[in-house]
Amino acid sequence: MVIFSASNERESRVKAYPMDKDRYIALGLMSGTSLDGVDVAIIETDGFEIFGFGDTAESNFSKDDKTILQAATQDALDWGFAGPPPNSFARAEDVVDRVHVDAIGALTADIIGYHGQTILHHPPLNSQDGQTLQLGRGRTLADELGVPVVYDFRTADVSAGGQGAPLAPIYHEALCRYSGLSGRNAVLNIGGVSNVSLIEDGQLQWATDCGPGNGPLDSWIVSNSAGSFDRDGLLSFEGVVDHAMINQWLEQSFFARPIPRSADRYDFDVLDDLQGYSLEDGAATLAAFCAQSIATVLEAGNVDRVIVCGGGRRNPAIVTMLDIHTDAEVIRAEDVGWDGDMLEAQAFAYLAVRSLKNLPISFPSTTGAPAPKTGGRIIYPKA
Ligand SMILES: Nc1ncnc2c1ncn2[C@@H]1O[C@H](COP(=O)(O)OP(=O)(O)OP(=O)(O)O)[C@@H](O)[C@H]1O
Ligand SMILES: CC(=O)N[C@H]1[C@@H]2OC[C@@H](O2)[C@@H](O)[C@@H]1O[C@H](C)C(=O)O
Repeated sequence: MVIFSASNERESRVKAYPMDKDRYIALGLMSGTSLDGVDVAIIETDGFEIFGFGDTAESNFSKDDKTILQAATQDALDWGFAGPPPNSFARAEDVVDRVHVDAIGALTADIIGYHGQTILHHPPLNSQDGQTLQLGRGRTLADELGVPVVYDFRTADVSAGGQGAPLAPIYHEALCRYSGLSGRNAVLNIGGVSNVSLIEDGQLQWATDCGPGNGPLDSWIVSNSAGSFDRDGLLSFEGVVDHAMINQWLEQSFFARPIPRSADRYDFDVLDDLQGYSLEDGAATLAAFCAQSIATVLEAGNVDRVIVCGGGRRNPAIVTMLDIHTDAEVIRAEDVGWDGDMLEAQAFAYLAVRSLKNLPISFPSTTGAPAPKTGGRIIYPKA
C-alpha cells in the first residue's frame, strides 16, 4: 500500500547503518490473516543460520480496531484490485501501524521485518497476473522507532509470477537445522490459512499453502454468535463430520491447482453449504475440512513427522483429525523446543536480514517463482 522510492532512500542512508554485520539482532512482526493481533519476536541471525532467540511480545487488536480492519477486508474483497483502492484502507493502515508500534514497545533491534496486514491476495491464476496487498507503512515504523525496516515482502515474488506465499519455508529450513532435526519433517502452520514446508535432513524440499486453516471455522463460530473461535476444539469434538460435504469442498478448483499454490483467507467460502447444520456438526465438518486438506498435501511428501505451529495447534479436534488422516507422527512446535505462536514473526525477522543481504526469500519450489528471488523493500529512518 505504501508507495515511495525505496532506492533513493536506500542510497542516501545506507552508510549510516550497519549493513555488513556478521550477525544481526532482527525483530520480526506478524499480523496474520485471523486478524487477532500482532506478534513480535527477536532472533539473532546472519540470514543463513539462527544463533539465538530474544524477547517476544504480542498485542491484540481492540474491538474497534478489528471492526475497522474487517470493514477494510470486506471492501478489499469487493474491490478485487479493480480501480482505485477503497477509502477505508488508509484508516485501516493507520490502525495496523499504530498497533505494531505499540506491540514493539521498548524493544529494539538492528533491523525490523514488518510483514503488515494482508488485506487481499490474488496469486497468478489462469495466465492472469497476481496481486497481493499488505497494509503497513514501513516509513512510519522506521521513523517512529529509529530502526531500518524491511516491508512489502510479497510483491516482488508475485511480480515475477510467483504465488507470493508461503515465504516462511526458508526460515523453517534454518529452524530444522538449528534443532538438528533429521529425516523428513513437515513444518505445518495452521493459521487462518494452512501452509506446510517439507524439510529433509535440514534441506528445504518444497512448500505450499494447503488450504483452509482455522479461517472458515472461526467464521462459522462468529456467524453463530458462539465466540470468535472454537476454543480447545470443544464444539468440533461434539459434532458429527459430514464427509460427503468435505469431499464436495475438496473438488474446489484450489485443490486441483499444482503445488506450490497459495490462498487468500476468504477463498474457502463454504458457510452457505452449512445452512441447517447444528453449531457442533458445522464445527466438526470445518475442522475436518482443514485436517483433510492438509493430509492430502502431506500424502505427497512421504513425511516422517509433522510439527504443528500456529493457533490451530491449540485446537485438539483439528490436530486429532490430522493424526487420523496421516501416517506421519504429529507433534506440536513445543515438542521440539519451538515457540509455536512466534514462528511467523521470527520468520519475518530472518527474512528481513536476507532481504538486507539481497539473498533469495522465495524459490521455484516454495512459491513457483521462476528463479530464487529476493524481496522486501528497505527503508531507513529520517535523520
Ligand atoms: N485455544 C484455542 N483453541 C482452538 N483454536 C485456537 C485456540 N487458540 C487459537 N486458536 C485458533 O488459532 C487462530 C489464530 O491462529 P494464528 O494466530 O496462528 O493465525 P494467523 O497468524 O492470524 O493466520 P495466518 O497464519 O493464516 O496468517 C484463532 O483464530 C483460532 O482459530
Ligand atoms: C498472502 C498471505 O499473507 N499469506 C499468508 C497466510 O497465512 C498462512 C498462509 O496464508 C501463508 O501462505 C502466508 O503467511 C506465511 C507467514 C508465509 O508466507 O509463509
